[in-house]
Amino acid sequence: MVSLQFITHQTERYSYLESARMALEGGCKWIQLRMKEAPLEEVEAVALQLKPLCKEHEAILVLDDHVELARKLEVDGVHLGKKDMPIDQARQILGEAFIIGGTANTFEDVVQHYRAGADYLGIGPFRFTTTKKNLSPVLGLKGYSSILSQMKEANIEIPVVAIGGITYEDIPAILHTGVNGIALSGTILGADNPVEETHRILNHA
Ligand SMILES: Cc1ncc(COP(=O)(O)OP(=O)(O)O)c(N)n1
Ligand SMILES: Cc1ncsc1CCOP(=O)(O)O
Ligand SMILES: [Mg+2]
Repeated sequence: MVSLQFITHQTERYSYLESARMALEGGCKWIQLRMKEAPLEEVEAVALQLKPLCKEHEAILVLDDHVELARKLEVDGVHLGKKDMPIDQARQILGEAFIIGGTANTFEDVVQHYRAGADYLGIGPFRFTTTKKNLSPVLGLKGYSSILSQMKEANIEIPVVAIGGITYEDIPAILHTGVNGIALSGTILGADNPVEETHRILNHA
């Protein structure tokens, strides 16, 4: 089964919570609650509803950006980018029991997050996507191959998920570069049936 992290997004059709619920119903075991620009109280309200849902589906729940809220709500972890709290500082607050993911766009980012004690890396973007503003340069397959071979040479072992504009058709080639999993949002939420699309992606041959 493909290792899949679903990233929530609000669309004209679905709320953040509905988006996560559909991914869970499709079998996804790893949800990132990402509510860009939403006030903290709103993130907290959705997280409080999502936490028991994830538990019911035996899925991991990580929050995008919000370290203190992750600690307060005792979710499973956080995902942090370059403009967020540094990973070593988040580790001091959260301790070892929480999962901390970091965003990397270059091998240098990988080294920095690895040394800071990240548990996994979201490397991207694979291609252009409208789900995130101010995107870093797209990596394409060559970008992943290059970063992963540099990681191998440097003996850096840490799980990697690819992210950014990924669709069902991209999955075999992306996994072939050596990444461990994928993080998706738009391709699931844009499908006619997001529950079935999640299931189809997870069971990709
Ligand atoms: C799995 C994963 N990878 C990368 C990101 C991007 O995080 P960040 O750079 O902090 O950007 P925002 O998501 O906060 O806009 C991610 N969220 N998840
Ligand atoms: C959060 C994030 N970080 C880099 S690309 C991206 C968005 C991923 O969503 P999509 O799968 O819709 O491109
Ligand atoms: Mg962030």
